[in-house]
Amino acid sequence: MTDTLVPTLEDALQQWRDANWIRSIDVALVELLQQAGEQNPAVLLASLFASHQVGRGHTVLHLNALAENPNHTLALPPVNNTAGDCVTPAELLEQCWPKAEPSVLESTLCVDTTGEGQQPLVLINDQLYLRRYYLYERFIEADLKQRMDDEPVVNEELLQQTLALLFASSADDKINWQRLACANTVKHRFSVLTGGPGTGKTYTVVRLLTALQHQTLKLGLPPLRISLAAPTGKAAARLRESIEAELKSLKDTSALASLTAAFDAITPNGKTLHRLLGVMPNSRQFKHNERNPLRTDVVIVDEASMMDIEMMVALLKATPKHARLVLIGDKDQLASVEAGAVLGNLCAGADQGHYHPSTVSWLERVAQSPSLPREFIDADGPQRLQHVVMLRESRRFFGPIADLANAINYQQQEQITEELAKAGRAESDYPVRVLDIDSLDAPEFKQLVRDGIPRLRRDDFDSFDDYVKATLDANTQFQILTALREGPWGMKAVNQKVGEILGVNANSWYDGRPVMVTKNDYGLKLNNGDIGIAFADPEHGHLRVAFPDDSDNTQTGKSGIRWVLPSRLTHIETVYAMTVHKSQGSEFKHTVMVLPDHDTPVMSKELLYTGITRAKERLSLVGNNLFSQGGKRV
Ligand SMILES: Nc1ncnc2c1ncn2[C@@H]1O[C@H](COP(=O)(O)OP(=O)(O)OP(=O)(O)O)[C@@H](O)[C@H]1O
Repeated sequence: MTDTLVPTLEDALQQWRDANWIRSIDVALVELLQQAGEQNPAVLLASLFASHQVGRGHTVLHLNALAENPNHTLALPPVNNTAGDCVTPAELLEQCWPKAEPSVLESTLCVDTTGEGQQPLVLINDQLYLRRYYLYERFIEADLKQRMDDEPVVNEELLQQTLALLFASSADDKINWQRLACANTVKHRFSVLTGGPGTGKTYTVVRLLTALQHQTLKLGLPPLRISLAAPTGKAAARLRESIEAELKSLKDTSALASLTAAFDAITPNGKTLHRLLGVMPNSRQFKHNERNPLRTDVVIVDEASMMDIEMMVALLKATPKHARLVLIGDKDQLASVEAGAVLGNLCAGADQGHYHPSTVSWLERVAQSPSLPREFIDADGPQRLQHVVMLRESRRFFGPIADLANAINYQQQEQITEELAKAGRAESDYPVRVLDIDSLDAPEFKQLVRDGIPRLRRDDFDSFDDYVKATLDANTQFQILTALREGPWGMKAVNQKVGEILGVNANSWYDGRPVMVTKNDYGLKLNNGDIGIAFADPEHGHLRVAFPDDSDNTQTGKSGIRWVLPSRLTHIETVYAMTVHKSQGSEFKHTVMVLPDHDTPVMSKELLYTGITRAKERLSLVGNNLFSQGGKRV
């Protein structure tokens, strides 16, 4: 923008819309307010920015942050801006609403400062909401309060005995957080179980379900109806598989024979949240809601960090008030791309416990636990944290990848630098590798791709189906993740480059093309995030796309493959690379993270932590100048 031009809201709306800086829906909101008679540029600008923030996953616009650093708060101009010389938010604010003072919005047509009105915008202190999101937040607060206040009756003596059977007693004075979590979750109608990778969330949930069923069966009541769900199909399938495996190992333990009836009353039946709540075609509503609640007694939602605020509202409306609702997830992972960091907000402060003395004494007594250290006790701790337990010890995720992930999560700069330096010095079999390269044309990247992408030979398998299943399986061994979609280090560019390296056009159909579904398709029974691979039919050469079929089981004789014609797949993209957001809920043996060559607000610690924790055995960090500023880029 040149100094001689005075930016106007109209200029900005047009430029920003054309440049894809904002969404059409953001512009539509401003136009709607104008049609309703709102002329105050501050209000129009505020509504535009509040709507823009929703598009970025934030339910609220903090006006103080906006005043302090408008461009950073709104992440505009965007990274890899190709739109040239647009007006910036800072320039426009200077013109229309200097300092973005909240007081300017008070007593205007479209802004409600009480939360009780009808206006489209709600201003509480410096927090500006679109009314819908304000109402969602208030609904969740009130609904959870009701669930938290209403404690179920628990046979404490029986629970004490069950916990003693299901969990090892604490050696030395070590706190067994899993045991405490199980006790705490039985005690409450609403609870949250959070922890990093491999901290035993599923291990604990299976024992929780056992304890609940045991309590119920001992009273002579019918077993509890259990609903297991997750935001994506893949996460739901993984939950079901892990529960099945854990349950099997419990059933095989002779010392637990007294709990057999409780084990038998647990049916692993993981579904996507959409399927659990019942999708209605062309509607944001679900079949199950407050008028038609789920017929269930226990609802477990795994990977809850991916759940947005609208889904949380739908879940609460559909979950009967008598039921136990348990959210499970890693609070430090990225929040949903849609608005609202539900799990993160519920768990804020969970690292420090903040347990009331009454919570602590109940837990210590029932879980027969050594005393909790004083730093976890806080008489003034918020009520929600009495319902949260954080698992703190990983059973499977350790070594250099975990050390780097934890250093990033806790922002330990020296440790990050040290971990990267170790990786830089290490031999090639070290689990973390850094490829500090200027461009994706670097030979090291080509080699990484050639070595990593599995290539199975049809001739090595007895049948075509076996070959397809093995290829689908091998496809989860190596995955490239990107921070961004666009730009030279973004998902699209990386997919194209990998295609070039493999000698294919990654945007067309060919034998071996891996694709990810980007929108739920209920007709085809495919979920957003499902991954398939195109195969040439051995008989007539036509391409068909194979997806793993979760309903596979040897008793029903299904092949374990769902075949779909490419022409029926309308929302897909090639998936040699996917964004870190899309990778949530999945793990890969070798994870490659391609990082942009400059700092961007997108490169949050949550994004890095989420990407790195997808790596099961190997992690390769790829980018330009990764060591600059003493490793701060990572
Ligand atoms: N207390 C324990 N004693 C022995 N093994 C355990 C214990 N807790 C967890 N495990 C084992 O550690 C592994 C990881 O546990 P689990 O899958 O429950 O973790 P998670 O937190 O659900 O992992 P993810 O991050 O993959 O969701 C499993 O093999 C589980 O059986």
